[in-house]
Parts: sequence; structure tokens; C-alpha cells
Amino acid sequence: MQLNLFASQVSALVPVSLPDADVRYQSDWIAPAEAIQLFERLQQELPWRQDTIKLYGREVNIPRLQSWHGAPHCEYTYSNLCMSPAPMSPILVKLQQRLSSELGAPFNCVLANWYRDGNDGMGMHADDEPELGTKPVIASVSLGYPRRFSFKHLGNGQRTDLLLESGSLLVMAGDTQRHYHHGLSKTRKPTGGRINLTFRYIPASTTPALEGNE
Ligand SMILES: O=C(O)CCC(=O)C(=O)O
Ligand SMILES: [Fe+2]
Repeated sequence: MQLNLFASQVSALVPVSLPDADVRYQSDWIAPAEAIQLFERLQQELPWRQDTIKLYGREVNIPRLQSWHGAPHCEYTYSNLCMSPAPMSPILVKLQQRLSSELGAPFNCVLANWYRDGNDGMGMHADDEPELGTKPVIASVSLGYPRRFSFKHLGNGQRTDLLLESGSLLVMAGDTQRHYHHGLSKTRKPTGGRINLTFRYIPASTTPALEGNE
């Protein structure tokens, strides 16, 4: 079935109330039925890899599968492991173009994360690598099982949780990465698969070395 990825939307991108940050959220950026089809297609199409990091001298599997795509200069360095980007598939290009036109910001790379169940997650971190610039615009599309996403203010420790639903778009911009860490906690609740795509922009003139997260 053809995915048009421009299904009519009921709501709009709305600001999330987070001091010192610019975060916006739309629950139905992609219509629910289409989001599930897109999840299945990406699950089959992307060259998923199980990456490892070195923890106290031991190789440990990170708790999710990943796939890195983008322009050839967008390299991704992950605990001494350098990932060269795979090209964006037509479907990723379509999403990238829609995001760029709706948000008025460029995107040229995307990290895909597949959280297979509640044992998969991502530790708290900021997407603050110098290559992304001082106020990166990060557009995060979620597909599949809804998961709790947390922000922690670096100054006062205040934690804010958001449920990221299937088909949703979360945009982090402005000083968000400077003032907050974010992450996806693991859960013991029965949890199905979720794919998240974070679109980013790395200018060609810098030598990128994105640091991965546990
Ligand atoms: O899965 C998510 O919602 C978060 C992904 C993320 O923070 C990242 O890729 O840097
Ligand atoms: Fe992140």
C-alpha cells in the first residue's frame, strides 16, 4: 500500500510547557493507521544493527537497535565506533522534506532507534554535540508502541514526562539541549515495539563526531 505521509491532521504542533526550553508536540503528525504501516515498513527496510559500547572494559550491547542515515559527511561516532551514514531511503527522504518544509529548518541526517520491548530504552543525555550547532532543531517522529519520554532540567533537577504516541512529532529547539537531558526509560509493563526517528542537521563544513548514548 502506498504511504502518502501527508494524511489530514486533526491537531497542530503545540508548545510543551518547559522553562528554558523550546519543545513542541503534535500527537497525530502521522495518522494512526499510517503510522503502523510506516513502523512495519521501516522495521523491514532499514539495515538495523546491534551496536555495543565499552563499559568498564567490557563490550555491552546497547538496549535497542539502530540505523544511521544521511548525507555522506554525516558520520556518527559512538564510543570509538564510527558509523558511516547509509543513504536515506525514499521514505526517510519524504519525511525529511515534509519536516523541513513544515518547520522551516534543514535536516540532512536521521538516527533511527528500534526499541523492541520494555527492556530497550535510552539513557538520559543531551543532543549537544558541537557539530549540531548551539541551538539545534531536532525533529523526533515516534511510531508504534507509546513510550514515556523524560526531560530533566540540568539546573533544578525538575523532571517532566511526556507520553510519545504513535504518529507523533516532538520538536526540540532553542536552548533545550543546553538546559535539559532527555531519555527513554525502560519499563516492566508489557510493551510492544517502537521506532523513533530523530532528524538532525550537520553542516558539511564541520567534522562531525556525534557521541552516542547508552
Ligand atoms: O526514542 C526517543 O524518543 C529518543 C531518541 C533520542 O533521544 C535520540 O535519538 O537522541
Ligand atoms: Fe536524544
